[in-house]
Amino acid sequence: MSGPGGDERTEGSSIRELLLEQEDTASLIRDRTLLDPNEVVDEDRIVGRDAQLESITQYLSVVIQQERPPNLLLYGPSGTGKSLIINAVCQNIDELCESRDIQFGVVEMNCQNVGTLGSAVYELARRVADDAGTEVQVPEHGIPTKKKWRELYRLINEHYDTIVFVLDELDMLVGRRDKDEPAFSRLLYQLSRAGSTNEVTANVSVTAITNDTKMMEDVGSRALSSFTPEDVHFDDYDANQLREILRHREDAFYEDALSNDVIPLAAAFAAQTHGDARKAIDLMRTAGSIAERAGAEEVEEAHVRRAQDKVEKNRVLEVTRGISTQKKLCLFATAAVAQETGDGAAKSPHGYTIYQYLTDTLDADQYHQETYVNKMKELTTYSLVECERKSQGPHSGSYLEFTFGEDPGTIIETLREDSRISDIDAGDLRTVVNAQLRA
Ligand SMILES: Nc1ncnc2c1ncn2[C@@H]1O[C@H](COP(=O)(O)OP(=O)(O)OP(=O)(O)O)[C@@H](O)[C@H]1O
Repeated sequence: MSGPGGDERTEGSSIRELLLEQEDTASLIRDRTLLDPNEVVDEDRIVGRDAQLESITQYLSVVIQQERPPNLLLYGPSGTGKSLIINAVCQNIDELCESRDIQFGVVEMNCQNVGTLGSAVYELARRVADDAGTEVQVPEHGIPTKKKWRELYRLINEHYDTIVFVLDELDMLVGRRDKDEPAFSRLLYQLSRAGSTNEVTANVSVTAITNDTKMMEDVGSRALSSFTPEDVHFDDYDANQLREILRHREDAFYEDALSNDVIPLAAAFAAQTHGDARKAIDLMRTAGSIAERAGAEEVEEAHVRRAQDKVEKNRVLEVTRGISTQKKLCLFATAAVAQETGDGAAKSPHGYTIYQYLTDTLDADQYHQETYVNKMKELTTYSLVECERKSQGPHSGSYLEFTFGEDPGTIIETLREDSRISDIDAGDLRTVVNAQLRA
């Protein structure tokens, strides 16, 4: 039997012995919570976000005077500290409120897996009830959304003076396609006007978090006039900032357990994918675990390189596991082009030609170029690939350029795990792509 590190299980050893053996090898990482992306770390470990910390603190400070705080819109790429900063500020406010007997609550929800407006409202009610230590008094299914709203308002009125809803990845709450207005826009409308109607007596504030800078363009006019958030922008981190963030968590490892090049290399890898601190921290943790399993005395550069392969592959797997075969084919075709261009970028007409080649070879349905482009655009929300419109010159129209943050080779390798796609011959594909690029 092969262990997670690929080690052979010693013949005859019991599970208990194996567990104890694992404990013995866990000798490099001292405090795993410091390498857990969901942990809100202490303030003194937060690096390079002074401006955002200051503005959010100022905006929300009115809670202590029992006034309604403004709505906020935090936007920027993933892993740039949006959740960390809002949580750190809210934690401090919460402590102050407790000492002043103000009933303050923060209710977070990630909207990625919430299907409709009705489920979003129910989920918020459930979380509010949880936070207040009580229960929702309406059923989850079979009642109109209006009744769920009423229950949410009841819970808020009974338990809070001020409540802040933190809605992460809000733009993912699209809801039913037959509605003119996306579900997140309707949710924003209702939540942000709740405070100004008689239905809610508490101060309600909404913090929307998104990676999509264009989200506000899809917010309907009704919602726009009641939501009016204060914007706080989160830029990418550069390699220097990522290095500092990692240095402030060095004590997650035992003394002398990290060789000198580990932090700079993990920071450099993460800086390549739009400066994502989550990825930098993930790389440190994974490199540490790989080194522990190998029985190494310290984490070294080679462990970070292996971690980089693993983390990239996991990320691609996470995104590609849930997407349709057609989307996989679009992504596969575009990655195959980007791999050959050498700069990680592919032009949409090239990608589409390769998509046609793939669908012909596999005898799969073939969509028009517009659908291919739309499917690729949808994939940009996962930040695997970015898309930019480019002009070919004054008379030749424009095309979209897709750029991969990760190595396109990793995407290709991962997608090949799909049994249909694995039938594509790598040599033939490369020849077709290169012929296309030369044409
Ligand atoms: N400035 C920082 N200092 C220290 N740690 C940071 C900083 N920014 C981010 N991190 C860490 O990086 C990880 C990701 O951060 P966070 O969850 O706040 O990102 P995000 O911008 O909300 O991402 P997403 O949009 O994907 O939700 C967390 O572990 C967080 O603690």
